Amino acid sequence: MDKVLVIGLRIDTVIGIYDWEKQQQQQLVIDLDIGWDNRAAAAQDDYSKVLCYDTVSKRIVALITAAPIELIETVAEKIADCLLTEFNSPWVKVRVMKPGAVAIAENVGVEIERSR
Ligand SMILES: Nc1nc2c(c(=O)[nH]1)N=C([C@H](O)[C@@H](O)CO)CN2
Repeated sequence: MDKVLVIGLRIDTVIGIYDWEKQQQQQLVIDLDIGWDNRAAAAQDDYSKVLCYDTVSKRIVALITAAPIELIETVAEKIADCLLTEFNSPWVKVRVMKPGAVAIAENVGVEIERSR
């Protein structure tokens, strides 16, 4: 399956289960593999047929910063649901990393795959 990719999307937002986490922003780093048939766009060199990675990125930032969220699992599900329903992708892989969360780990996160 063809894909459109967004790698290393950095979002500063209120995320976490602890009281101190609800008082400040932390950074999430998000990778998206978005299933999309790129052939029509390529055949006619036609932007109107692409899944625009810029539009997707801005929508995901708005979605995730709209209200505080506790779990990165919730972030991943919200993004997957948005890409499947609003952007009409048939399949997505969403990775959400929270690099500051565990001092002794380089990074922690979750990854999900969802399809319509
Ligand atoms: N699987 C998860 N584990 C944890 C999460 C989470 O969202 N998913 N969150 C926390 C805390 O918010 C943590 O990031 C504070 O450092 C702990 N474990």
